[in-house]
Amino acid sequence: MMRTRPLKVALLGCGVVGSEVTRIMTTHADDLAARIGAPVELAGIAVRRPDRVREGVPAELVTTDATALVKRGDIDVVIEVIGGIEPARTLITTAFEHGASVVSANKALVAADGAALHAAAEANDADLYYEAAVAGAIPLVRPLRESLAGDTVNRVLGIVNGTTNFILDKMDSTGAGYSEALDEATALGYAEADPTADVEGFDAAAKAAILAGIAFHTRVTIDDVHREGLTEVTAADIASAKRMGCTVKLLAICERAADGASVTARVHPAMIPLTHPLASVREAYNAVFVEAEAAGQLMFYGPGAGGAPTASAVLGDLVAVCRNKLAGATGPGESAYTRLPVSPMGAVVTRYHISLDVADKPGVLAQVATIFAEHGVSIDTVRQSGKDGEASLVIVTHRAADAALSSTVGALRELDTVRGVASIMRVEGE
Ligand SMILES: NC(=O)C1=CN([C@@H]2O[C@H](COP(=O)(O)OP(=O)(O)OC[C@H]3O[C@@H](n4cnc5c(N)ncnc54)[C@H](O)[C@@H]3O)[C@@H](O)[C@H]2O)C=CC1
Ligand SMILES: N[C@@H](CC=O)C(=O)O
Ligand code: NA
Repeated sequence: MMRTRPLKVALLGCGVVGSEVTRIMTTHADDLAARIGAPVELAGIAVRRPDRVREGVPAELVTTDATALVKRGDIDVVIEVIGGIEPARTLITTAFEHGASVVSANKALVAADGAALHAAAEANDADLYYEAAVAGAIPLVRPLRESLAGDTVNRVLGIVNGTTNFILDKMDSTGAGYSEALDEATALGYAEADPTADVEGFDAAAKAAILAGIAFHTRVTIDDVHREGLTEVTAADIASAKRMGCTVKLLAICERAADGASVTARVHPAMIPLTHPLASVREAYNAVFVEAEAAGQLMFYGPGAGGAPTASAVLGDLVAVCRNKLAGATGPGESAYTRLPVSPMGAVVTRYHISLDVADKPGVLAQVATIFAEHGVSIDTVRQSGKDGEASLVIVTHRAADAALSSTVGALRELDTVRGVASIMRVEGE
């Protein structure tokens, strides 16, 4: 039976995501009410710039005082789509203290301080839901938290940043320049307020931390995630990947160690074969593989960024949280009982593509091969091309520990015959 008294919702932030949340809440009010079992009413919208024209946003609901809004006491659910650490963190905590549950899209905050936020929610018998924070519209947080809660997840690997995937795709398929592609991604609402978060890998690292924490039932913060962004990827890397039948993607990879006693989480550009399903993920789409003991391999795919797709995930959480409210219950909280340590990048084992500029004279190849052997890194393939006494060596290794590869490269740099290390890129997906 439908309850007539509405559930009251406060919206914090009315930018790319917030404006779409408002639109869907307004245009689909009847359906949302039917699915929840009570009407949901937008009771206030906190914005930073009140004079901005916002189509479809009732002017009487707009306020610049977000703190007063979350302190009202009659708000059932706060939707936080401001972004950043502060004031979002204080507003969310204050919302819990005043009886509201929270839906957030804020991966930066959850990855930095998720444990404290979950504790604050629990202390106040409230929900904290954040499906939109990871891979936009793609259901990933809820499947990991709920559907796979009875299985053992060993690996999560995928593309979790729409902006960088859009840039790489445009550079690869249309030959667009880096800045031009980034400007387009920003105009389409994919990039963060400061796109450095996207291109330097902070956004993907935040998502990797959240995924690793939920998948392995432990605590992982953004500081635990090894992070390399897109800015070091050169046109030569992309061309070299093409020659190998590969493409370059920015990947997030979270793994449980073979002995199950630790985990790793990393974000970096990697070469993947064109035959791998991730190679065909275009534009701002995301795709994530989850490998679980009983389930086997699952693939999640869909729009990873943009106002409407992200609002879809926010609205899904809103419906869930409202249903919990009506039932007088809360959904699953933080599950971090394993307390598995996060190992450093040096412990990660993978393959590498290394491009060296060397002197083109007898014995150089043997010298280079010896350095690899001395550090326990086995070579899979070598390609040499050169002229006028200089040569380029492209080496692909078998699987080796990252620490072993780093010391190999350190030793190679010491050789007089190695003029420079043009690029080092990990090779995944084989
Ligand atoms: N745009 C996207 O594709 C996605 C965004 N997200 C996350 O959603 C959140 C919002 O992102 P966007 O809407 O893209 O950003 P945005 O920059 O378009 O919107 C944020 C809005 O919050 C407002 N704001 C800032 N401080 C405020 C305050 N103290 N009080 C009231 N309003 C304030 C800003 O003026 C801005 O209009 C971020 O956490 C972002 O990481 C998550 C998934 C996808
Ligand atoms: N800036 C992010 C938005 C979604 O999380 C991205 O590009 O993926
Ligand atoms: Na999602």
